Amino acid sequence: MQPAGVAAPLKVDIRDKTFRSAEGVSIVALRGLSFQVRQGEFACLLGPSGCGKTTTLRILLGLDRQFSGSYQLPEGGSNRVAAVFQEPVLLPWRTVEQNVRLALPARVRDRDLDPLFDILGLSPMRSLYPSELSLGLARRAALARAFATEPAILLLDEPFTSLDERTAERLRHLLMTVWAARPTTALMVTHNLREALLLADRIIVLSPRPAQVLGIFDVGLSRPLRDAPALDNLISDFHKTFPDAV
Ligand SMILES: Nc1ncnc2c1ncn2[C@@H]1O[C@H](COP(=O)(O)OP(=O)(O)OP(=O)(O)O)[C@@H](O)[C@H]1O
Repeated sequence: MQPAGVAAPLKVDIRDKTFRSAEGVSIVALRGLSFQVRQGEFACLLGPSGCGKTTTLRILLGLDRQFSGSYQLPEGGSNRVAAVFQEPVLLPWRTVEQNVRLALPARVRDRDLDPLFDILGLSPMRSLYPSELSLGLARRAALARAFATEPAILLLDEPFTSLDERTAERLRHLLMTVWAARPTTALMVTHNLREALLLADRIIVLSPRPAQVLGIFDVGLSRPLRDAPALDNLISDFHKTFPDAV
């Protein structure tokens, strides 16, 4: 039971998630994975490739119910969970604006989206179709769709992979701008330490598979101060704290 006025955090306590192949081979993806994300916090799940990060997000999205343990999503918002995946998954026969509006509950579908499109630099692209967008613009449209729903929690799965570094960096800054304007509890999966240090309040550091929490790295530096030299220092602090991590 939460005290009145205190919003519930995201609570994750997955005891076991095992995949079984048709040949009967077992792959233990998660074992004893336990962490929390505070309300309004931007957290990153950082771990090596194949450790079970996407599996964790799929469980939180309700896409995989074959696990033991439990989780509790934060309350509130017009839509409890929004997700941004590696692939933007836009409907090809709908414009950018229609893609965003279709994600909204019917009663708020005509909501004013001008500020959101503006902040993401998408205003001139509202009537374009996904096939007319670069990958970077399609990712921006996916971010617009996620934030438009004003979710109680935003889950992001490596949303900047397969972009050139310049585009990825621009999108990271756009994500931070839109998140600062609409603070949302967010959990982002990444195996990119620098990206996690740039974006997160706290980093949940995972072991190799089966994923368990090795520890929490509190970034503790306000975002405007996270320039290149500061990030280099943070990377070195991180490696001192977690010499065996990513
Ligand atoms: N449907 C499945 N059937 C069998 N094994 C699976 C399945 N999905 C994932 N796995 C295995 O579970 C483990 C965790 O996979 P997952 O995709 O969660 O890792 P990840 O940390 O997100 O990796 P990456 O950073 O490379 O995306 C891997 O060994 C993967 O091969």
